[in-house]
Amino acid sequence: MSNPLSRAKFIDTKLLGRKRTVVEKIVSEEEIEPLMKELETDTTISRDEVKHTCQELFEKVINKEEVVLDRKFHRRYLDLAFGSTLPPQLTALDASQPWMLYWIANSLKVLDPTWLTDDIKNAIQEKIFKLSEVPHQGGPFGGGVGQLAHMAGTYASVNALAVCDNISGCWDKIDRQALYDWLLALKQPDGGFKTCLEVGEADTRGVYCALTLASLLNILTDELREGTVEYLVKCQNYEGGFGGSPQEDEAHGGYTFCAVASLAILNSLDKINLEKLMEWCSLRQTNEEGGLAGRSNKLVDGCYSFWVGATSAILESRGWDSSIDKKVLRDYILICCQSSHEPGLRDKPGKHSDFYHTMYILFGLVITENTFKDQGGHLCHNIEAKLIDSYKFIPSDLQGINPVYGLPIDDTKLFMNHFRNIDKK
Ligand SMILES: CC(C)=CCC/C(C)=C/CC/C(C)=C/COP(=O)(O)OP(=O)(O)O
Ligand SMILES: [Zn+2]
Repeated sequence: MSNPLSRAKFIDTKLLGRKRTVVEKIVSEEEIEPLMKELETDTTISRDEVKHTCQELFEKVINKEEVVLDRKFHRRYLDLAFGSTLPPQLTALDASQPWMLYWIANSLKVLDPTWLTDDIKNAIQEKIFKLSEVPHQGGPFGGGVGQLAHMAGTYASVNALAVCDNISGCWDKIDRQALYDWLLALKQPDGGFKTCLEVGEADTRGVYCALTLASLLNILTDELREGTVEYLVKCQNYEGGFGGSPQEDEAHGGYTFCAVASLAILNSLDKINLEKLMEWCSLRQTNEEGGLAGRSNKLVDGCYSFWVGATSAILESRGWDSSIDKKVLRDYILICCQSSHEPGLRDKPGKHSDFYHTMYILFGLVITENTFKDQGGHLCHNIEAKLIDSYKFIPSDLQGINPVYGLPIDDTKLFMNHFRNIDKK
């Protein structure tokens, strides 16, 4: 038998150490293109176009710190809605009439509270009460006159009334008992909520609408809360975000917001995997455009500045760091969602502005310019926003917003306190 040490010299150290030489090679576009083609889909093609257009817009800007929100220009777009007949393509929003009122009134309020005039507030409240189904008069509300009462229509109606400062005593015309009975009827054995009686689907949107309505109107009871935290916890999936329903869905910005805001109202954010959620939020921001997408491998869209941005702001209000780069998102909003040719705000370059995107992007913009802190107290009514001074920008001079309720801070407090004070008497 030979000495082990003398055998050692025959051992191939290259094999043991896997010390293979690194081959460096510059790959030409022609060589890589077929590989990329294999992975190409309609979405990757559109994404490339968006990246390219955003890049062009960024290159035109000399100093990003000087870009501003053209507040008066956007007001023109919002005022137009009340002053003239809407174009025929908006008939698609026939079942979203309270939503339009909420988007427009809320946008005006966040831009400048005086821009939502008493005349407009009165017209809004008159219209909203026409949306309540006979025999009810004070809600629940449908999406249009004579339409079935619906969770989303009722959420939008009550939120639209919330920014109307109790004009003509409209807050007292809301039938809280009828709303409470209706919410209980929509409650599901698994803790979720259906969106309307008989035919409605159940997902985190139903939960969010039910919980915001009940907490705003001071009718949130243990009976309404029962099983809902467990329902929501099951909606967080392996990605870290939330799907619409328990254990089924792909994580999506809209459903994630609904779940996280609901958990904040239920004071149960500690029941979910917060680190995975923050990672998921952070991954929604793209490097090139700086905007947020709603789910993996999809395109940026300005409205996720709220759905994902507010999710991050809610966590921030409870002491966590921001999951998104606010400065970069602000650049996307002001440079890519705003156009000097068309008032209002848009999803992305190449799209037209609309009321939905105008409101959610304005709210997203507030998120990028502020830090959030929940000062404690009743439910989530006491979240404060503080202007950031650590990066340079010209502030957009917008009202602070409550990221849980999607309403200006002052309106949230006034509305919630109104009902709490009545109930204290
Ligand atoms: C209060 C309430 C009812 C909230 C609703 C929250 C919610 C579900 C928002 C999502 C809205 C949205 C942009 C969907 C687009 O999905 P898509 O598949 O067309 O777009 P994507 O490609 O960006 O995912
Ligand atoms: Zn959108």
